[in-house]
Amino acid sequence: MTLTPDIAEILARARADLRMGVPVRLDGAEGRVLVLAAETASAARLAALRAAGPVDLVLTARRAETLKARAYDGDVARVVLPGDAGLDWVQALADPADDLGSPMKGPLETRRGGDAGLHRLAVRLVKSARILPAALVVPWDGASDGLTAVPAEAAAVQLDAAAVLDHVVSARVPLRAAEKARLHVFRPADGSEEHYAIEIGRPDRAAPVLARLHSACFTGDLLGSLKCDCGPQLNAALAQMGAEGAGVLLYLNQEGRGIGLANKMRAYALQDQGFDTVEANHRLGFEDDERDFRLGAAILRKLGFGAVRLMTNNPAKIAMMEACGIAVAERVPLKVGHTAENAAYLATKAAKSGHLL
Ligand SMILES: Nc1nc2c(ncn2[C@@H]2O[C@H](COP(=O)(O)OP(=O)(O)OP(=O)(O)O)[C@@H](O)[C@H]2O)c(=O)[nH]1
Ligand SMILES: [Zn+2]
Repeated sequence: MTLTPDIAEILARARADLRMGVPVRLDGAEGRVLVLAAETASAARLAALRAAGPVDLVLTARRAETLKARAYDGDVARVVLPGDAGLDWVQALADPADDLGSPMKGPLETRRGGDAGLHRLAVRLVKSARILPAALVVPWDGASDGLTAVPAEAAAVQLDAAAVLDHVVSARVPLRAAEKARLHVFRPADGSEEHYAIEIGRPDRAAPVLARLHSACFTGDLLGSLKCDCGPQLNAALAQMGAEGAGVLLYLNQEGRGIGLANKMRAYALQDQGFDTVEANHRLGFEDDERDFRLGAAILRKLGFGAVRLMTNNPAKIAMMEACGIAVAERVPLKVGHTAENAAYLATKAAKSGHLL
């Protein structure tokens, strides 16, 4: 019936459960499993999970590589939980913070063969909750006990789907950089964070608009962190739009290239141990860049823009806009905010992520 939650709503509930340390159930064609996020698991819940059957700690292949565990399942690895492993062991495998302090975690036994579909889905779901991408998984044929039950096949499709966005409200916000400015708020139907568009002037919809896709950076945008160039880029983009009298800046809530602020701070802690920005993401179990730029394209389209003069140094953003049907008529370089503190970070982005310096 129509009052029943749909798959996007079920997934939003599941994410909230996992962030709070509550298990969720995945219902696949071949069977059912219980999933508990490694980061938020309590000792009591881990014990209850163990009582249900053999528990696997599912890690991304990125994390497994750091731990020297064999990943037989492509992008994930199912690590067998040893009989004496407690919460400390689980968290040490999930969280790289102490990798250097206590490097010997192994040898780790990983499963090979059998179907890892639900395990892969479990990690994707935990990752989408923006906590550490590591999941405790156990086969389960008991009652649901009030747990959120997620139909696996529909969930996999939904996790791949582009966000559906609702325009919520627009209002005038005069800015230092441009008096004629409006802020538009967009809300994803999947319950995730809202995103904003700042429209400067009244850009011609028939011509390429000066545009910036800015990803949230709490440390750079608000605190004036010297570790990145985000704050100066944000201000310079608005200033140029103000000077030209027209433009659109999307403020996408994809903090930390899509891994969330807590994980970005974990990455910063690893950078203080000597790893670069890409290595830090990998050690945490993430890809270099977990952002979904279909979001930006969808917002531009909703505002009536089909072509942009894109302010960026990141060729991947251009390629992704083009792939999403937004024509990039021109790349407008945005080189500001270089400091001694962020020189190595920007050099890594140039060397490993193809940024144009
Ligand atoms: N994971 C991670 N994220 C970071 C780090 N430093 C900055 N960020 C995030 O990186 C993103 C930077 O976004 P952008 O400036 O839009 O992206 P960009 O890919 O560098 O491209 P352009 O600035 O357009 O050239 C923000 O979400 C920051 O929070 C880091 O060391 N690790
Ligand atoms: Zn930043």
